[in-house]
Amino acid sequence: MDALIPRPAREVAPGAWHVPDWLTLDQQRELVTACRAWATGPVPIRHTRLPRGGVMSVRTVCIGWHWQPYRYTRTADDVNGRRVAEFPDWMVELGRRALLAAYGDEQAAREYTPDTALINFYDGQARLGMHQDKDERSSAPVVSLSIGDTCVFRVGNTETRTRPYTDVELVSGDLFVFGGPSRFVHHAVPKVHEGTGDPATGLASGRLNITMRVTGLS
Ligand SMILES: O=C(O)CCC(=O)C(=O)O
Ligand SMILES: [Fe+2]
Repeated sequence: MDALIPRPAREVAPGAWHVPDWLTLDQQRELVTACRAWATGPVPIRHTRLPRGGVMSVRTVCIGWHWQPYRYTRTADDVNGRRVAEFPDWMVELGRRALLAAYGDEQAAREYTPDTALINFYDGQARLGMHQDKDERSSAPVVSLSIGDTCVFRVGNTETRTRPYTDVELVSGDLFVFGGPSRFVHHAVPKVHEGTGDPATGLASGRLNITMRVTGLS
């Protein structure tokens, strides 16, 4: 993105904040390194299989809890049966700082304790259809970090999978938080602009997205 054009933080919908350029290049590099390690195991990154036989075009690896349509478990029974990697304390801290950056509410940030992250990798024509994140038993916000290729992130409404929606460009380093009245909005990634990422992040191509959540499970 052209550094000369400022992209101010913006509340796209009530409780849904886009904070551009939130991660430094060093932080992006560190996240890429961590995600690359998680992608190899204990549960390798894979295309999630859907109950009706389809497969998702994105590849996903989870930490803390394993997500498969449509529940969370500690072990990845649809992959290799192994327990997923621990959700590290440094990522809890990162999630808290993200919440503070989005909402400016110190108490909410202190109390935010994400316990799972879905790490999505988009390459080629990968995209993500309209859906809600609703397998969590908590209405705590979702923190989303983007690295690599720029994408179109579609922020819809809580009622339908259709309009009204707002399309936001998520660029490498951007933070997006959806909570409060927007916690259960439908959202999607209809387009990734291939080749727009900076290889200095450590990602030679494609787009990496990390969503931290609170499962509400124990
Ligand atoms: O890739 C993104 O920006 C969104 C990912 C997402 O919505 C999800 O993993 O549920
Ligand atoms: Fe989602």
